[in-house]
Amino acid sequence: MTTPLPWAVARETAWAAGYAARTPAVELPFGEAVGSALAAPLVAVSDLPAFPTSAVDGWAVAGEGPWRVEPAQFGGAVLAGQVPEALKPGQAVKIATGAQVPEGTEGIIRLEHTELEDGLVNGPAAREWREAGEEAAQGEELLAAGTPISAPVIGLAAAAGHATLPAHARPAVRVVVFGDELLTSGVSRDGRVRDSLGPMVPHMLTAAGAAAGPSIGPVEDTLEAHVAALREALADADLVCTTGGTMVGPVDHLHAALAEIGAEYVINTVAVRPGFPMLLARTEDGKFIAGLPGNPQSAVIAVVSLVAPLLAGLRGLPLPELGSVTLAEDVPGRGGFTHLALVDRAGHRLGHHGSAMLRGLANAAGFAVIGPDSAGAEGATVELATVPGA
Ligand SMILES: Nc1nc2c(c(=O)[nH]1)N[C@H]1C(S)=C(S)[C@@H](COP(=O)(O)OP(=O)(O)OC[C@H]3O[C@@H](n4cnc5c(N)ncnc54)[C@H](O)[C@@H]3O)O[C@H]1N2
Ligand code: MOO
Repeated sequence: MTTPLPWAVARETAWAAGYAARTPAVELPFGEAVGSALAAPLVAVSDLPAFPTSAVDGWAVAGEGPWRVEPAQFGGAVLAGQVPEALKPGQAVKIATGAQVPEGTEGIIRLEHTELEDGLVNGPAAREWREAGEEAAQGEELLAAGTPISAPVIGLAAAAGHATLPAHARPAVRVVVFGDELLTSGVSRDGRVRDSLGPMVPHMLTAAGAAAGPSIGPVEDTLEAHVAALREALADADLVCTTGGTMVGPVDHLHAALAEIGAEYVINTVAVRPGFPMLLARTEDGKFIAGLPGNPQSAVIAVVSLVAPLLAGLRGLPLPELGSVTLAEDVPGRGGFTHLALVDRAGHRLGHHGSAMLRGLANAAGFAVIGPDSAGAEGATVELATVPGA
């Protein structure tokens, strides 16, 4: 067996492999670009605002006051969405917030500060408008390449005149579930257990930025069936996540199946508990296979440790940042391995945290990261690895 890779190194290695293979940058509609990173700088297509825009409901005035109301000339008022005539000295016209300010305007009086008598308006006039180009000049860079495309970025892009964004598409992902003992309905019985990974993992991968199809399997525990299922999944996916069969048990065929299809290891086991038999491999044509251990919590740890960083890289994003949590109790280490320990927001360990269990995970804020050859002391602040989709 190869030497397990330190956990922090494994995260970075998975991310770097994804980043080097990131999906080609293409113009994507906003809904498909969100969650990726800008593949080119975002520039303003026009000045922002494109024209001087009233910031208030009021009266636009020119020259010395009091000012003469000119309803006829302006059709009653200057509203948003119109191009108004120029204002002459001595004139006043009602103007709405967001309306283009007439040329010649020297001030705007807020409605609530206006005195109106005998067709004349009076009050404090001020430059209550946003100048053209105040937020950005046409052609100006608004955001650098590499910026994560969030909801506010999409709002800014739309305001700046864009309909699409240059970004990296969601990688297509399929989950392949190995195991003769698995049931897809009913209750666990007669030595057989319900498949919990097939229904769960695609949601995590979607939350981590993938386009996940339905899971394939459970696949029969033979080498031929494993190879056939891998080939089927690879046909329409950039990344295949398998579950189970990562060890060397009598029916663990993943390693042999990888050899059979000519895949090479990027990572083969990670020094983390639970979850150490996880792996990442690459096919000759550059597709990825992530091997998630069969124990359900260990499979989730492999998603957190390898698959989420890989997906971030494939979408052109930086390595996902770890959060932090202050431990409310001592948490033991796991010797030379990193210990990923389920904790709640308050830093308490959760019960039911065995690697075969999901009960603790379903209540958790994430995994407290207890580094190798160390222990987590009550009151210490440590890194927190969160679960996509949790
Ligand atoms: N001799 C050793 N045996 C094991 C070791 C070891 O170091 N030496 N490590 C254990 C660890 S740690 C893990 S993790 C597992 C990894 O096993 P596999 O990836 O080969 O997974 P399986 O053997 O197929 O299954 C393990 C376990 O998980 C259940 N399982 C599998 N798939 C699902 C699913 N989709 N839904 C629910 N439960 C699932 C399966 O029934 C087994 O109970 O190896 C240990 N053994
Ligand atoms: O590493 Mo296993 O994944 O402890 O359950």
